[in-house]
Amino acid sequence: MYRIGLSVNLELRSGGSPLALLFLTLNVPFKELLTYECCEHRYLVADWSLECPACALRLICRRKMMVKEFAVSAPGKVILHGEHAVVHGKAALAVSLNLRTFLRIRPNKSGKVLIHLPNIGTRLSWDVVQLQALLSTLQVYKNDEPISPHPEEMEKLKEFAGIEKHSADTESLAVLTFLYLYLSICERDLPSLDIAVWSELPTGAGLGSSAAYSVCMAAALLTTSGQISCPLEYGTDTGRWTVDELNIINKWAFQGEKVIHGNPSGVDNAVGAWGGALRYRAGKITTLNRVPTLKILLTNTKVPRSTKILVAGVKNKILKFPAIMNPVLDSIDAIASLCEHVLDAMVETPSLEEYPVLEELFDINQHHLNVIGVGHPSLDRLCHVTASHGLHSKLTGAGGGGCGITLLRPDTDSSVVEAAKQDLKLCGFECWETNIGGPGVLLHSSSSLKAEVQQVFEGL
Ligand SMILES: Nc1ncnc2c1ncn2[C@@H]1O[C@H](COP(=O)(O)OP(=O)(O)O)[C@@H](O)[C@H]1O
Ligand SMILES: C[C@@](O)(CCOP(=O)(O)O)CC(=O)O
Ligand SMILES: [Mg+2]
Repeated sequence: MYRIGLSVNLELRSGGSPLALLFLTLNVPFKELLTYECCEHRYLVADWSLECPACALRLICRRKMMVKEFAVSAPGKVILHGEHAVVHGKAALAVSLNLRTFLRIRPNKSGKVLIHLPNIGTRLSWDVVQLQALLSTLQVYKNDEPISPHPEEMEKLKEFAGIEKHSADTESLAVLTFLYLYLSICERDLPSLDIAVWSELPTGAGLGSSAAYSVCMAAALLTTSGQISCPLEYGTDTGRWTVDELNIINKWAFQGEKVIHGNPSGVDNAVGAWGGALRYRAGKITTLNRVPTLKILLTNTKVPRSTKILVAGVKNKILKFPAIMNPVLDSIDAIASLCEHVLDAMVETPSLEEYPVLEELFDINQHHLNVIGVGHPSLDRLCHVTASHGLHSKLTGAGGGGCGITLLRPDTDSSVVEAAKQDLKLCGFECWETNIGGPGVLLHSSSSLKAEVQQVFEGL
């Protein structure tokens, strides 16, 4: 018999056969294997839901719901190469940014769910009873695997939230993502919650703010509903989940990205969950441990655009001109692979000799991105201004405005960078030098959040 530090309640879903069940009060630290006895069948499982192959007994083991306040954060990202092509199975190289989205979650006994989204000026609340009634009309139940948002279910959510059928505006997408993840993750045990989200990232600018939002929402709801642990040892400021739990967070965040992007590749939420630098291809995540410290100038053209619309536009272009577009996607794939090879070689023997290759890859890919229809005059302007200072740039993310990245060589004189930044600001752009490679999603005690973030949350 086992005893877990926290009591658990087992919900039984039987396959209909008579059950000789041993009630388990488990007492092992969550991370150890759990042994269940069901009928005469004994087997070891490491996860929290299982099916007895003999009697189809389903044991869903849930931790007690978290009742304390906590916070989570997730990084934005920069795609070095592969945006849009990655949606069609090609490789993308992406690195996390040191700009993060923060979420504070406060379970309460008000019988209401409250979301505060100050970056987009949204503050909404619903009665849990209303949401419970909505849940009964949805097929959001999952067989232990996150399920994709079904168009009919999304229409019901839109109707419930008073959102126009084809609306893709900022608030609509954020609210729908929250409602979908809240109902799908918390299921029958809908908690009263107060959730606040605030980001250092510009939203809708190509830096993966949607993914950081989805990763934070998934991590917070999974933790508070007891489906993953709360790895915050007493007295510590931050915690990180296990690999298995990060996979669950990433899978649910991907569902959130589907609400916002329509047809996401999954690269953005992967970077948000795992952090660092990675290659993403057709759902396969490969962590890149050997990436030199690249200096990047980030420029926001401040031209608003929607990833969902841009991604759909590329898909239509591929359908319209497959013989023209597919070779372009293959070329972008080759650029990402060559860039990864060059970066790996640079770690082996650091030298400036490889930079001209990296700069040329930026230029070639930027031209390809214009060909597939995601360029914008503001991005052309950005590339022209930096080129006049001998620097090479490309758009990052969905394009159509938003952000571009400029590669800064280690030997680039700071006066050149300052002159380029001045000229970019004269275009009305906002630019800043950034560090890449920050950690993925983190759990924080609310009191340990940096003062700027605490101030925002306290003011809500
Ligand atoms: N901090 C935030 N607060 C509320 N909604 C957010 C936040 N960050 C992102 N979002 C949601 O994500 C959308 C932007 O996603 P997207 O168009 O993919 O751009 P990005 O390049 O930033 O990922 C916003 O319109 C909004 O719905
Ligand atoms: C265009 C795309 O490749 C990246 C989108 O990035 P962002 O949402 O603009 O930050 C879409 C995707 O990979 O899901
Ligand atoms: Mg996005």
